[in-house]
Amino acid sequence: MLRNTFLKNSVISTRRFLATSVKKQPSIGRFTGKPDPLTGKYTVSFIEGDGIGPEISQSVKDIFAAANVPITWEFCDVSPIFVNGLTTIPDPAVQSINKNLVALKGPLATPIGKGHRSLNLTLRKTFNLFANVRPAKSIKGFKTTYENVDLVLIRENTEGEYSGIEHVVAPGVVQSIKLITRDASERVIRYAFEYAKAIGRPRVVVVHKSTIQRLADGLFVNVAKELSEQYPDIKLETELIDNTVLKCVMQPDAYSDAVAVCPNLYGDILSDLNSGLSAGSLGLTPSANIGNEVSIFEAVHGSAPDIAGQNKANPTALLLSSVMMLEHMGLNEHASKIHNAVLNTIASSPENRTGDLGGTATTSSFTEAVIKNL
Ligand SMILES: NC(=O)C1=CN([C@@H]2O[C@H](COP(=O)(O)OP(=O)(O)OC[C@H]3O[C@@H](n4cnc5c(N)ncnc54)[C@H](O)[C@@H]3O)[C@@H](O)[C@H]2O)C=CC1
Ligand SMILES: O=C(O)CCC(=O)C(=O)O
Ligand SMILES: [Mg+2]
Repeated sequence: MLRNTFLKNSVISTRRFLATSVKKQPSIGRFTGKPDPLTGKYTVSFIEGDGIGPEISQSVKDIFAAANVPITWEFCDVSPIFVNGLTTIPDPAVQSINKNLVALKGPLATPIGKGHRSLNLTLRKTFNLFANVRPAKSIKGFKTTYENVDLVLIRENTEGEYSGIEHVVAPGVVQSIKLITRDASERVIRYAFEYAKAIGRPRVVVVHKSTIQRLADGLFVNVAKELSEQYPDIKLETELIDNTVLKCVMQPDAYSDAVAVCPNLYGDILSDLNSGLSAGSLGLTPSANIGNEVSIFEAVHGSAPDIAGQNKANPTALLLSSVMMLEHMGLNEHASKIHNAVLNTIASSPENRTGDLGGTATTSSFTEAVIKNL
């Protein structure tokens, strides 16, 4: 009886999901790629990544093959190369992504202190991926601290604290510059308004600390106020980051009707917080790095060195990123099919959940279960 009710609820939630999964796309950053006229397939660049990257990438490849997604992968090596002391991406990878206009990316590890600059940042800068969309949504059938969390965070992705302008002023004194420009603020805030319009949310909340970063965050907030005049149907609110953190932890559903937008570092930190609150694991939350021409889809999480190579990683975040990618490409039926199969697998039983969700599944057994549910 209980099992029947559970199955019935799963079916209802699946239907609900099907009805909402085909999202309208914002007018900015639309995919303009075309399939090969001979094969009908799109070519997508694929960076498998470090640590758990190859394991979770294998899961995506297996599930896409089983779901007959009309995509040919073009694998890219992004091992860093140095030009005039600066970290850059190898040319074949840059050419592949520029040609295909879309890429899926596993996590890339950044050495601490010395070695190359973050390849994630380098990719975002190289392709001018100015908006990092990080939705965090409760998963039906898997209970976490809060239910019905549905947060959409858009993070400025090319400057702020991640500009990489740092120098030693004197021994023991280091300066690190947070760069905020009108242009970069305007394009990401405009994207947030357009995104809110596309998904039907009536509020844009700008998260900032302009009481302290008076000029930098002050500019970000002022640009938002100016732009809001062009979006009379969307209410602009501004909120100090420390207050946002409190509200996210106390009452995350307060943001279910909003799109939040913020400078780079705040977005990086808030998105991990949102993942923990909504999903209960970093293993579940996807993201999109959107540019005017090129977009790259990746999980919010990193290379998870503590579990790498052990068949323990949850591939869901990369799978849901690949679902966002399919929606971006207009392959909505394939997106829904994979999305539903992943959610139904997680909801079905603890044996079908990986360890981060308290289950006993391995990366590969979870993948097999998703394929059965396609
Ligand atoms: N966009 C990217 O490629 C990112 C790369 N990184 C890089 O990743 C490396 C490791 O960073 P950490 O701080 O350890 O963060 P992390 O996100 O890799 O791991 C944090 C915790 O979450 C767990 N976790 C993450 N993804 C998981 C998954 N799919 N399934 C199950 N558990 C998962 C890990 O086991 C670990 O306990 C660093 O070198 C960092 O630079 C970090 C964040 C994002
Ligand atoms: O590039 C990195 O090392 C970390 C990036 C990161 O934390 C993120 O994109 O969320
Ligand atoms: Mg991060």
